[in-house]
Amino acid sequence: MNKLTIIKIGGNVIDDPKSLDQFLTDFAQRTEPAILVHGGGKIATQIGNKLGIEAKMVDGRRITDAETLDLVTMVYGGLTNKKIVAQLQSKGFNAIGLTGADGNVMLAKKRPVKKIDYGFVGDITADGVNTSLLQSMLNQGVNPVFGALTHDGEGHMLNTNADTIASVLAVAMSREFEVELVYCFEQPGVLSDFENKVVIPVLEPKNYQEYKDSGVINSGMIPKLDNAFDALNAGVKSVRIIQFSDLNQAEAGTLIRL
Ligand SMILES: Nc1ncnc2c1ncn2[C@@H]1O[C@H](COP(=O)(O)OP(=O)(O)O)[C@@H](O)[C@H]1O
Ligand SMILES: CC(=O)N[C@@H](CCC(=O)OP(=O)(O)O)C(=O)O
Repeated sequence: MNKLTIIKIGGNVIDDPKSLDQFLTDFAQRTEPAILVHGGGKIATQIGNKLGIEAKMVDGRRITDAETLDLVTMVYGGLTNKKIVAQLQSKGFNAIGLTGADGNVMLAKKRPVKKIDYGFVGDITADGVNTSLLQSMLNQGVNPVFGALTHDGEGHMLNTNADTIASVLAVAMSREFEVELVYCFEQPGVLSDFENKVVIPVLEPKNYQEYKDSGVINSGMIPKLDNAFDALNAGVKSVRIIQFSDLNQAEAGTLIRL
């Protein structure tokens, strides 16, 4: 089976031009096929503030009303995505910027309203991924770069968490490839001591639960790790959580294991 790496880059890295450039330089040096997924939540919040659109988050998910959907479509599908693709081209790496609507690559369902109405937020499963189109792009040597957007097939874009998109893409592509999923962010890995930056080298469900119960693992790291374990349970070969500057270091960060 051919190898494929799916790499997600977090908002704190893409918000910092120097860090982003360093990451993209390392990414462009890779020779095996790869798909890049980017967030940009922080940039959407900043631009929203300038436009008078206030960010409302619940459990790390953005409540996406109609004007917020326009904002994130502009930021994730436009500004951030196109800047990343242009930078990759300048480094000799052929990339194509996509949202889930382009080529119907990621068809999602609007999250049903229960206790909370998240608005135009999409839930996606591996069945909604057009793997054959992605495969043919990769066969042509063109590497997809995804913003955090899907669509509902009825004319609406949907805002979808970038960690989840990376996990679902990894699961879907595992039917055809041996997939490694890599979450890159600004810390050196999942930490057991945040102050002193002590990295947990291997995280399994049992110690994940213990670290969660004691509060050592909290906030945005919880949905990220839930996505990581979901991916492994659904057939993804390997998942790592690493610092963005360690992309090409084999042993860096935290290995997630079942
Ligand atoms: N134990 C932990 N180790 C590392 N980061 C943690 C931990 N617990 C909570 N975090 C927080 O989780 C954040 C990552 O989640 P999030 O901001 O959603 O990621 P991203 O930047 O990739 O979108 C880190 O920036 C950090 O502040
Ligand atoms: C539904 C939802 O919450 N979507 C996210 C998508 C962006 C994202 O995931 O960005 P980071 O990876 O940088 O956090 C949001 O709008 O913040």
